Amino acid sequence: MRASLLQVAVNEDEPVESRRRRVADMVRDQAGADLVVLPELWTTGAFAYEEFGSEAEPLDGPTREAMAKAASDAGVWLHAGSVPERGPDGTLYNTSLVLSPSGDLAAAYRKIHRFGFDQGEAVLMGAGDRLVTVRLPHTTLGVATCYDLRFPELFRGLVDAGAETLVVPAGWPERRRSHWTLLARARAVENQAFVLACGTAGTHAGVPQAGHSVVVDPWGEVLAEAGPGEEVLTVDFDPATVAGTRERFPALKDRVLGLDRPRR
Ligand SMILES: NC(=O)CCC(=O)C(=O)O
Repeated sequence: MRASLLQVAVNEDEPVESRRRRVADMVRDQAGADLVVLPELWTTGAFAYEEFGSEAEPLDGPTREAMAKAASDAGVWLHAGSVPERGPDGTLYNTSLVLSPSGDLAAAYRKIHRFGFDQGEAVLMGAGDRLVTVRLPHTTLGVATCYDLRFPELFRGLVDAGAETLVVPAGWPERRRSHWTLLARARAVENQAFVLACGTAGTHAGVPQAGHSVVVDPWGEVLAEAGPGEEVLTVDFDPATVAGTRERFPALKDRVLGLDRPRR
């Protein structure tokens, strides 16, 4: 299976509409890949809080339209990263879209863990409440977004729902880059799954982005890692490695569920 992670540069001197066109062309260039992955909130930038409202779109908005066309032109499955979605009741969500090679919406995932503590995304956006997996011809994807990477129980839930390839679009900042790589490897090892973690490059809202998108195998080995700038990271991997690893080293079967809390 071939996956291409498009580590898009998100700089505020590029208008959103130009970036949308540019990214659509980048997707078209990936014909021959099985899966193409885009980062989190690449239209606005994940830290451009002031743009979330003005650039918000419904689920069938301009980003989905452009990406659906690009996915079908290239004949690829496309995890189109996330968009600031305006829900039917006006609530904003950080919503990821997965599109089939014919351009149909296969899944939408509203980010569950919002970043910012008591500011930014955490107060501007609503929280999703549903885990999402997507069956592809070669593997089952489990989807999560950026800050979700810090919450192992979400990934365990995805694995319990059948996920073998965990896809994490992000807008991760340079100042916590060491956490990014460490957490991507940890989620791969503990879940014995592939992790495809696609971040952004560039600087927006004064926050330099980490880049360094990474693909990790079920043994925790880094198969490919991008540099800091805009880059297409292409990797070939065999999804059957997941079943093989889980069979040879069956740690997932040793889980003990429902442990009591310590008595005080
Ligand atoms: N956009 C995000 O979710 C940022 C997450 C982050 O910076 C962190 O977890 O650290």
